[in-house]
Amino acid sequence: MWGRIFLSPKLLSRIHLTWSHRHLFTMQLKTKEFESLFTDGLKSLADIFEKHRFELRIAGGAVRDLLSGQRPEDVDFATTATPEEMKRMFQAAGIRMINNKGEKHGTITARVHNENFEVTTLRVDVQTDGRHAEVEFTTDWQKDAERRDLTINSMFLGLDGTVYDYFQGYEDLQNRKVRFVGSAAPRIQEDYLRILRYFRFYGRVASEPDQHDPDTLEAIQENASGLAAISGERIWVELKKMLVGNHAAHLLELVYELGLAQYIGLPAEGNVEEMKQVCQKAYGTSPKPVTVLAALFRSPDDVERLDLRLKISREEKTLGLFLVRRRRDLVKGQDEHGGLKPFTDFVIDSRELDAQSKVLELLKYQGEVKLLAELKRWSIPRFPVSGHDLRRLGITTGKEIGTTLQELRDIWKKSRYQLGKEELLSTISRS
Ligand SMILES: Nc1ccn([C@@H]2O[C@H](COP(=O)(O)OP(=O)(O)OP(=O)(O)O)[C@@H](O)[C@H]2O)c(=O)n1
Ligand SMILES: [Mg+2]
Repeated sequence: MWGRIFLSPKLLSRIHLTWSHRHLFTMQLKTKEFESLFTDGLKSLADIFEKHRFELRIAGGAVRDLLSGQRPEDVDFATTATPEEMKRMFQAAGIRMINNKGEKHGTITARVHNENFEVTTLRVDVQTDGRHAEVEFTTDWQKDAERRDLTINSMFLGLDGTVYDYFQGYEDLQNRKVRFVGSAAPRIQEDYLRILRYFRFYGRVASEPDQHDPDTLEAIQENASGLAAISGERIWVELKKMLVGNHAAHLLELVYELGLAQYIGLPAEGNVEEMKQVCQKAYGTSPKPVTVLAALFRSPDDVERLDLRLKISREEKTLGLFLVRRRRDLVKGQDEHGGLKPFTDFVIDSRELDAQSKVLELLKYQGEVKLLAELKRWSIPRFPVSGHDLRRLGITTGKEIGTTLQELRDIWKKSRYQLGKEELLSTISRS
């Protein structure tokens, strides 16, 4: 689960604020997470840009993470150098570049000291179709900040620790506010995936579930159908992140209220009430994204339709189908010790490798938190009798071996997998 962003007094004491410009707010950041980014690779990269007098700054998400006291998972860099200038610079320094498809959008990936660095030229999106952008390069940092989605994602961080903040991203981060840069509607129309990014970051930043700016929600609602043209893969990546974050049930309910569901593969008549209950019951158990979505589904067809739109993985699909089919009939046992038994029997009878992990998700779905802990500790016992043992006792036909093994398995399961080989075999001689 995403950690909540929290600016501790200790972190705050390491940030020094100055107003240096009418729009631009700068401050100094000096944290151990920031210092830890300075590998040999980054130092060499910085030297090259400095030598050629181009600016190089950390951009976007990584700045947000660092200002929240977190070490970013990936760090994107922005620069005033054009891709051509970067290529010349890197070639002259004998640095290998990784051929990726980013160059058209200004991104060059350099490999320095066994580390990859993605550096993107500052740009303005001149034309967008809601999915892709045609870009023009610039040396104006503010212009590049203007084309970004959210204020908290629009900051830059110089390698000397200076934070450049044009749109009060830092203030929003402190106040746990998720705002689009400028007005929401045009930002969304540039890339409709931003609707889901808004939800994902809301879950990450906001402390309360219902503190949305009404104008933002209105813009999302009005632009909902734009999501229809976004690829399933991109949607699935964002949706999954939202589902494992904070306020997931609230955000998913909002997805329905704002009319987004039909455009992202979710059932038009999703069972929102069940989903809210499941989220509540499963709180703290880290259910998988599909487990949360399964609560919305009314039939296996809903899983098929989700797969058709989002191209989920095979594992995700089988989990979804399993939950929808078994959530009401594979339930805990009634006798006092046997709560877990139907579930362990199911795992033992299943031929599938991931049966146990599917059942763990089912227990989360049902809110059986105690049984969940028990099943996590349980390891599959081995059935102690083989066909070979039966042949030694004179049972020879394949058919008879098959039925006897099945009978012995049932006896073994009834004994809660306690009976050993000899005890089981002795039950045959008596019968
Ligand atoms: N639809 C998008 C996607 C990205 N961005 C900008 O590009 C940056 C990097 O994008 P990405 O790596 O996809 O997201 P992050 O914000 O870095 O989040 P994460 O931590 O998940 O990588 C974002 O911070 C944001 O400034 C944007 O404006 N609009
Ligand atoms: Mg990122």
